[in-house]
Amino acid sequence: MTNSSPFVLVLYYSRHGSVLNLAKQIAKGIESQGVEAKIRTVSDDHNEDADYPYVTEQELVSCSAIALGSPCRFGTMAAPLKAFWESTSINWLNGDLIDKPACVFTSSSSLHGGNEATLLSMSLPLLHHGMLLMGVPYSEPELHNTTSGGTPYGASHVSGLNSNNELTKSEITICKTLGQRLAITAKKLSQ
Ligand SMILES: Cc1cc2nc3c(=O)[nH]c(=O)nc-3n(C[C@H](O)[C@H](O)[C@H](O)COP(=O)(O)O)c2cc1C
Repeated sequence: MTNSSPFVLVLYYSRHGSVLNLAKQIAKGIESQGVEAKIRTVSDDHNEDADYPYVTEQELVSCSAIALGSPCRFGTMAAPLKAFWESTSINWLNGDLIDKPACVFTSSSSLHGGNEATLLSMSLPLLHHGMLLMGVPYSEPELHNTTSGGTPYGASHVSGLNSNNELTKSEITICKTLGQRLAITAKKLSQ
């Protein structure tokens, strides 16, 4: 881990904007702790005009921590993000991500449509890379209160059939708590 200009990478893929909305809230949580959040995405056939730049290998290697976000696609992460991780063999061989903290977030159209399964499966490549997976502790009251997204495995949103539900207060709070926790941990580990 580098000590120069520490930053947290918020790496997302989003087709209709819900995961991007979560990424922005997580970034707010990170930046509330005085740590820079770099929001980045990955390429696919549909997002040449993406809201944020594509992640570079240099950013992957030099970040202090990663928050990884994907839509739920049949209970697992979207193919462009999976393809991205399959392009990181050299970083796995080099151990570039070992001991960096990480967390995951997702959006699904339905409440029980596989968001927890997506979060857990998104964790797998991060664990293979030797990262330190972080969730949301139940000291966050919104985990008890939420009637939409938000899980101990990571932040989430229920977007509805037409992907037009706004983030709820609970979902936003859980995003910020997760971002804060990631930034605080990254800072402690870089001391
Ligand atoms: C191919 C495909 C598979 C999907 N699979 C699921 C699913 O298993 N469960 C679910 O609740 N929603 C599923 N969805 C809906 C998306 O997860 C949902 O619309 C999500 O909020 C999209 O995020 P985005 O707005 O960031 O693109 C699927 C969407 C697509 C296109």
